[in-house]
Amino acid sequence: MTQTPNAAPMPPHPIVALDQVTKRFPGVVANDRVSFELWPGEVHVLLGENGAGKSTLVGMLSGLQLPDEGGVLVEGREVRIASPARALELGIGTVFQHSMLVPSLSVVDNMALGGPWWSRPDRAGVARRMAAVCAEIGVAIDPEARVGSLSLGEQQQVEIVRALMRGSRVLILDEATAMLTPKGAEDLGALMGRLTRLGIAVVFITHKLNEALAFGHRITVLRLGRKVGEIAPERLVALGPAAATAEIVRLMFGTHAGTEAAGGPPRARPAGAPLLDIEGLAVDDASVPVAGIDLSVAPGEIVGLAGIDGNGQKQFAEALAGQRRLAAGRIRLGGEAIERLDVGGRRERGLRYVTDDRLGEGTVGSFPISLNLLLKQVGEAPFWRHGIEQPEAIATHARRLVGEYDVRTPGIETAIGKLSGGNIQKALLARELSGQARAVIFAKPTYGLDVQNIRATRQRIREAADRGLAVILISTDLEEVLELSDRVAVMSRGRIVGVVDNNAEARSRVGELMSGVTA
Ligand SMILES: Nc1ncnc2c1ncn2[C@@H]1O[C@H](COP(=O)(O)OP(=O)(O)OP(=O)(O)O)[C@@H](O)[C@H]1O
Repeated sequence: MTQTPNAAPMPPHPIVALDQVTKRFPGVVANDRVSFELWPGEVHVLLGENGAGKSTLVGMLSGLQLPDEGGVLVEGREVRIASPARALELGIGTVFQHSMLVPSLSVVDNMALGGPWWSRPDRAGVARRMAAVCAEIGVAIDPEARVGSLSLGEQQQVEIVRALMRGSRVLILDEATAMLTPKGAEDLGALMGRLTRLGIAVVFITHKLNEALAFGHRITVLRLGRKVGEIAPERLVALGPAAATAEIVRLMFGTHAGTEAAGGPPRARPAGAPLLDIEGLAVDDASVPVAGIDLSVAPGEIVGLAGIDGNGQKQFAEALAGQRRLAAGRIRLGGEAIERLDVGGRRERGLRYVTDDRLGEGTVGSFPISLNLLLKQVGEAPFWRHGIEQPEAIATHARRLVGEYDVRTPGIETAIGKLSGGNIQKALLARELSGQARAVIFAKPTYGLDVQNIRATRQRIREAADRGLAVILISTDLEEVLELSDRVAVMSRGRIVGVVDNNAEARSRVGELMSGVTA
């Protein structure tokens, strides 16, 4: 149910506002002339895909970022929020997705931390003020409980109480429900409702449309750094949930110029018996258990795996590659069961994995490029014989791949960690796509790359499919998934919630699946 805004006389100015702010990072405009207003007593929801610019935008309110251009206003006055401490002085408190509390301390001791020593009140005083705030906003927290023993939802309540005790009139909740159980999220929604009735203003970032509609009074949608729409409270109420959902999905995922050019001619949809066949795959994982994954990929087919980051994509990819134990399921490559093989065994059969963790898991930064290109074949002929390295064979192999994959490097003996991200990715692609590759999993292959390297990497993915490889493309960038894939599977909360052909309706259908509108 959409909330009705709290009826109170409208003040002359928003409590905080951003006026045409622009924030650039190398290679990306994270916020492009975005304006944003927050009024007392409202929950203003920020929606947008991964990378749309939500965190950057609120970072300018919480003192983590300064805008390159544009103004930040508190109650109509222009301010400069250069630190989180300054934000707090101005009455703006932020609750991050990951708790900033000290788990080994009690709640009340956490509350007493932080202020300057001369103004630090006595413990009993802190406990009294905490009790008063808790009573006012209707939460029950044991002040003597150790923070580490509280649920994540309770820890968030502690953070909210702490922000209010420091005088916050604005609360920023950045993906606050991402780690919560459905019940925890519901409780947080109810708490937001009570806060707004006290005149507090809340900025709430979420990926979940149902939460946006249930808890929000006003909704702003960002896309690729731009504000693409705002639905004001009266309009939100007038639209009702179904029409509001349709409008938001259109704003978040609707067609936009510039994608057609990148794709090139559509490829003929590959058919045939699956080359890679996954059945009932499950992975035990404390944060996102993955279960019941069925997916088959034909030779030459690209299946995109779309979804908001952190919905089990990584666990799935690692289990497929052999880096994590399967709790259940079968994996067949060319008809052969490979789920019992280790990483090396699967690789030998032709299953490859291009990790998104290029520097951590993908390469050894201090090792030369030549060895990094053989990292998964150490000890194997012809590069090692009877345990002895064969420098000539290793060098020839490296020179060939560096040339073929256009890795820009002073030489094959250069430590790979010295290369740019784009060139490290080229080396990884060279390693994984060369030799007897038959199926390949790409995890966020263009993440963090510049435009030129993004284009080059996408071209490699297309070429791999054109050579007949079965491709799984994991990406949080829906444009990328739609540009490259033949079919798109959507992952949410550790499950595949739908698989659609990449046709004209795919964008909105995938958008709906990603935002949990349809199960
Ligand atoms: N400190 C930084 N340095 C370089 N680039 C950055 C930095 N912070 C953000 N970006 C880039 O700015 C863009 C917007 O990122 P931002 O984190 O604001 O998006 P978001 O909508 O919050 O995404 P998510 O839902 O994934 O948190 C992205 O392309 C991101 O890679």
